[in-house]
Amino acid sequence: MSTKDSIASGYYKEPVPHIAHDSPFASMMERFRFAAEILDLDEGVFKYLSSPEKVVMVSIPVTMDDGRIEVFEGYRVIHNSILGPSKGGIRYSEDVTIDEVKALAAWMTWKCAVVNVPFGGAKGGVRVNPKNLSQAELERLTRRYTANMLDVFGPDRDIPAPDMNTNEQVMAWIMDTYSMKQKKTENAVVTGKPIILGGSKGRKEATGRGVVTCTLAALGKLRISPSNTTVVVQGFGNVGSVSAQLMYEQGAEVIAISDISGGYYNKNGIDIEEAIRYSQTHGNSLEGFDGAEPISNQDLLELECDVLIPAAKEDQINKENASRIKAKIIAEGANGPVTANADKLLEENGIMVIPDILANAGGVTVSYFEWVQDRHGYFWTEERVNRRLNRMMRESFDNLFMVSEKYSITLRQAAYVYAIDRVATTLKLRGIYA
Ligand SMILES: NC(=O)C1=CN([C@@H]2O[C@H](COP(=O)(O)OP(=O)(O)OC[C@H]3O[C@@H](n4cnc5c(N)ncnc54)[C@H](O)[C@@H]3O)[C@@H](O)[C@H]2O)C=CC1
Ligand SMILES: O=C(O)CCC(=O)C(=O)O
Repeated sequence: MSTKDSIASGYYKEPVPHIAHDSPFASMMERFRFAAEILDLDEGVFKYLSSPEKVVMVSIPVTMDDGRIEVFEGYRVIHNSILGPSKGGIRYSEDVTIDEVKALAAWMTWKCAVVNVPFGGAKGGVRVNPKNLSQAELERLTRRYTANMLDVFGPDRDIPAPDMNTNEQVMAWIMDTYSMKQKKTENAVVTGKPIILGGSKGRKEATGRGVVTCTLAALGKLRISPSNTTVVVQGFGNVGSVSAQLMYEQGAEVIAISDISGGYYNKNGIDIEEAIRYSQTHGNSLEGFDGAEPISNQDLLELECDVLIPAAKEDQINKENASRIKAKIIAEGANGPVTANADKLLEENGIMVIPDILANAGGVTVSYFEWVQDRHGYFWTEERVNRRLNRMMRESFDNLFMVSEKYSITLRQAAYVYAIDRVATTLKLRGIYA
């Protein structure tokens, strides 16, 4: 089919069956379709990349501390492994759904391609609120989820990492369970591990560090000095707190932060070191933090500021509130914080959006460094990790900025065009679809 015929036939526009409208997966597909059209992507390749390679759903029985058996549902979705072993975090959340995990897995494929990391894309999820579990119950849940995924995970197959509500300890249990079955230590099966178990220096801070590298590059393009910048951060976990801290260290005024307990606003700037100390000593929560006034999460997103960093969850900026966003730059620390139908409104208002698949790619970049170090059995200094991370993030930003200027498209569209071209070219060379 010729280019014109295929576009005219509208195959890019055909709705994907069984996908909820306005969901993270729908947003991902909308942007994928746009890039496919620009690239004149082969119809077969478009169809192939529209669906995950593998979807695994498991039931996870856990003996609770009181002797009852509870059963949780767990997922792992491999979107695509054409660029290399699949890679992506695991989130523990009561409302995680298979559609959400499918979107997150596809975003991992595009993200790895954007930063030229030789991995495919995957994501995992367990429907659980970890705050309702004791540490022992959490360990049993994690080990049983891992045992059910032994045929999926592997240092050459599929390599998990932390995401929302999972951390170094969870990664350590996954590594140990996998290693027991292999009868040898396999530390390269997960990344984001404790350093003593083969984790990489700098991985914990890597996602926030990458967000800030991109933000500084974007501020440079707008000729705004970081020390003249006001910043708002939604979400104060791994990504949000590190992004806030590093912007604060650049001399920026962080005027609002938030977490699940609510928002905190101080027009004169919040002492971020104090906020981090407070959260760490209050069960990772800002509840009761008195260095700022309370503000709703909705109002926080709509504050006048230079940089808005949504670093919590999907769909926070959508067609309802997009036209009220006043930031000059949105740096997407979270995956999918802006819906596809908000993209146009933000563009019309001249807001520069640094898309998730670029802005938060620092995490998977240092995960790649961790995997390389584990496989060599030779570990890098933090200075080396950070230097290489900054260089890769800066090169990726500059590269996408160039693509966006070349085609007169947004940075997000440029990121999809670049990533999908890279995956499709690899596919063509490997000839899998032939
Ligand atoms: N941890 C990592 O290396 C990476 C994480 N991400 C993405 O970044 C986002 C955050 O992940 P993490 O920081 O790892 O998770 P986390 O679990 O450490 O922190 C999440 C934060 O968001 C807050 N939050 C949750 N719901 C909220 C709401 N409705 N309003 C305001 N705050 C809310 C929580 O209270 C917490 O402060 C997720 O979208 C994740 O997929 C992306 C790339 C890598
Ligand atoms: O570090 C990784 O492997 C993946 C992190 C992740 O889940 C993400 O970038 O969304």
